[in-house]
Amino acid sequence: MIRLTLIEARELAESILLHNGFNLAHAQAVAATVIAGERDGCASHGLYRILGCVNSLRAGKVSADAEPQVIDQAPSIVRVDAAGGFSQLAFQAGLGLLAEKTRANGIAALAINRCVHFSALWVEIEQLTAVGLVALACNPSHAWVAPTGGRVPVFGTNPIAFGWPRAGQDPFVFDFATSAIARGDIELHRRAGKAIPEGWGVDAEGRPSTDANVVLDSGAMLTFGGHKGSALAAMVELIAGPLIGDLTSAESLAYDEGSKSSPYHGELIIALDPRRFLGAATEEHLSRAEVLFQGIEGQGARLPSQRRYAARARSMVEGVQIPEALYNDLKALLA
Ligand SMILES: NC(=O)C1=CN([C@@H]2O[C@H](COP(=O)(O)OP(=O)(O)OC[C@H]3O[C@@H](n4cnc5c(N)ncnc54)[C@H](OP(=O)(O)O)[C@@H]3O)[C@@H](O)[C@H]2O)C=CC1
Ligand SMILES: O=C(O)C1=NCCCC1
Repeated sequence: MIRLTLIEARELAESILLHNGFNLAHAQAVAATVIAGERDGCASHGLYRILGCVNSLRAGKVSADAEPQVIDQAPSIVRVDAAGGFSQLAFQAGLGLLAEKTRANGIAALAINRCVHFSALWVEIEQLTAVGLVALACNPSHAWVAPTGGRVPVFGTNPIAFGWPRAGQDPFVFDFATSAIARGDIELHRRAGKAIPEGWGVDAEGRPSTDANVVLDSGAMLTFGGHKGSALAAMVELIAGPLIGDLTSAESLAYDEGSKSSPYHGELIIALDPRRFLGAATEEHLSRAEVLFQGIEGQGARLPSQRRYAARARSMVEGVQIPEALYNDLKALLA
């Protein structure tokens, strides 16, 4: 393993992106995202993703210098046209107006269109909880996941993330794929030459497989929770696809033309302002939420994101460690 300080890791990511042609704004925004992933112990959406970013640019599937356009679509809807660039700058461009509309109306949505997306959603969710808003985000990806009862991929790994702000504490955040596991995790198993657990995928005939190559290249991934994950995956396709005038995972995969680039599609983010719902009773009701959290933690269970926050605290002191093979692959992109 190679140990890097967070600054070294960020400089490495940024320099690779700049060297390969991304402009400074995109390079900085993308580097910040992958370093956040690596820092929080989310290797599947950490430095490893830089390989895919460069591949996407070389394949002509992402813009190196797109300038997102913010559109004030409706009283409660902000639209940002990412113009074929990575999602980070588009999110940043729309965040202020989304927060403003949420405070004015109690609820508002940000629809990001035509973005190339590869990141963990908590990176965005935490920016909304940081300003006191409840938030929900989701997006399609590429059609890699079979519906329950079938074996032909139609869904993306379609993550859903939710955040709830907590006074003086880290927010309550969960963020997971509607597939049994993120595809990035299976890709990391493949890189490490490891078998995957049963339940993550099937071969082309629909038989369970623990071979990452089979599941990634010819079989299909599975949804989490059977028909429940399948329905949620379909919901994500609908509300972050056709509803916002953007691609489904199947359409995004077709657009990819076999280049194995990061998916190109839309993203939907919904924000709610507790103060608008509750007025003078806000603090009273938010403290009732704390009782719920105590009920979970009080019996020894943990809240989602607690592992991540602990990893963050550790990485701030110790830096991060990445496999030597990944480090070498990243360095090769500077040649
Ligand atoms: N951009 C895209 O298109 C896609 C992005 N992704 C990203 O991949 C990431 C990983 O997804 P996935 O593989 O499904 O994640 P996991 O199955 O690892 O679970 C993620 C969530 O569950 C929480 N969790 C895990 N174990 C427990 C536990 N024992 N008790 C309480 N909470 C727990 C995690 O918190 P903790 O982190 O603290 O463990 C986290 O919030 C996500 O960040 C997602 O956004 C996934 C698919 C597509
Ligand atoms: O891990 C995943 O699943 C994905 N991550 C980034 C974009 C494609 C899907």
